[in-house]
Amino acid sequence: MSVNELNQKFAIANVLNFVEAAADVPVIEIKTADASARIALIGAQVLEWQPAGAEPVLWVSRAAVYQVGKGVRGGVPICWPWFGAGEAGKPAHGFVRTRMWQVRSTTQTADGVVVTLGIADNAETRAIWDYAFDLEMIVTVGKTLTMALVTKNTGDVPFTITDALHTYFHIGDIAQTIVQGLDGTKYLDKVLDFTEHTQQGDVIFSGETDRVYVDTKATCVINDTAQSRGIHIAKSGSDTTVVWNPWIEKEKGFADMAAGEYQQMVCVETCNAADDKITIAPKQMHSLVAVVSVG
Ligand SMILES: O=P(O)(O)OC[C@H]1O[C@@H](O)[C@H](O)[C@@H](O)[C@@H]1O
Repeated sequence: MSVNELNQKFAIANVLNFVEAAADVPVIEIKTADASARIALIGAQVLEWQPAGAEPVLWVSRAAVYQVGKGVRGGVPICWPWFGAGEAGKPAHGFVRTRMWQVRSTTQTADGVVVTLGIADNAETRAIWDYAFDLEMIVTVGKTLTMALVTKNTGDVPFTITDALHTYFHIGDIAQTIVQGLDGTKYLDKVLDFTEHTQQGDVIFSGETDRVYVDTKATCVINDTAQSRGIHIAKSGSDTTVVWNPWIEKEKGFADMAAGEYQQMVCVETCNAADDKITIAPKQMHSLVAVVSVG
């Protein structure tokens, strides 16, 4: 659908409309008294959420590329039906973050503006992952940001997934940032060959950090000291939290990150990953939910 057609069908006067981030890349723009937000139809990727009077909460690289077939560096990429590398020859973090999703509905409720985007299997997805599915991303933009990724098994056989709301947060200075909520939690350290460790105290950052915290349903708080705020991430349907910052050397390897940007971002990802796999029986569903607020 063109941006014009999308606006005719789904715009909400003075609240929600569609623009093009690049040729054939529609983005939803939302503005209410409570918050503003942007959501790309590629990947159903939330790019921005800014509560009224606050600094932007999500981070997107200045060098991000908006193109079907590529992931946008920042916001909330959706990793599905696997988190991480996946099988040889298959795309990292799955195949839905780089594809175009359909708009299913846009409404305004007491909690905020609710956008539902969807994607289902087709011949292309079957060639990569041979299952019938329907996936919805339900985003509620209000004083809080709620993101629900709902997986439905529409086929006749069970399937097993891992998944993530791979959220990039905007922070003032990584060296003054801590992540609370994971004290005592076991994690696999990707920087140290996936060895297992136990978090002692808060997570602090002084180099490349890439950790898969397991068996945790905890709410995390990013203490963004440089901007005098706490970003709270509550979750459900998730037993894994990933904390990631590429730091100096890894950042250089990303064409879609500008030099030094690692200092203003941290990923705290709401996931099911590693051994935390979700098996969904035919006609059943699973919801992965993250609720973000600023305090
Ligand atoms: O470059 P990508 O595929 O978007 O992945 C970014 C990062 O995503 C994180 O979730 C992983 O833990 C990292 O290992 C990875 O580098």
